[in-house]
Amino acid sequence: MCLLMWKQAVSRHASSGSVLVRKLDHFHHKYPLSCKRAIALSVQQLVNGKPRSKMSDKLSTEERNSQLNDLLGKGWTVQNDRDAIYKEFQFRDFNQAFGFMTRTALLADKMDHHPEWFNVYNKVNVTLSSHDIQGLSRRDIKLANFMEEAAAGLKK
Ligand SMILES: C[C@H](O)[C@H](O)[C@H]1CNC2=NC(N)=NC(=O)C2=N1
Repeated sequence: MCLLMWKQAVSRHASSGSVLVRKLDHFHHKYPLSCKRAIALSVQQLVNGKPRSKMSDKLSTEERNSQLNDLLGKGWTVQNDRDAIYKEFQFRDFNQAFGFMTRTALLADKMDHHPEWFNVYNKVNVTLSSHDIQGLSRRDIKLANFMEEAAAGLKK
């Protein structure tokens, strides 16, 4: 039954797996959940390709020259003793600093990628690095850019 559903799903939907699962949930209550999940994953992989492993997202030389340089222009520095970036953010008061940390923490946890940081009153000292590859990855760039936006959205 799974195979038949898979064939129908792949031929009908050029959408992502999760959208597909919602459609299947809606129309095919009688199909088992394991079947829907397997189909969704399979379609997702067909549409998007295999999910990239965390280990393979180390920054390439090109990415260092473009994306990392952008951040260096915004006050981030590369640390001397390890492949990590650092910045001190300063806010009006503790309320703003903690708001910034809260917003960042929600994304960090969603990404399963966490900053090393230290807060005293209105200052937040942030170090970003990817422990699993012992260096900078695209995850650090994404988190740093998010922090830039979050900080920019707060009145100094
Ligand atoms: C088990 C868990 O997925 C890992 O320990 C995650 C958690 N957060 C992380 N954060 C950072 N910065 N680097 C990591 O390699 C990392 N790994």
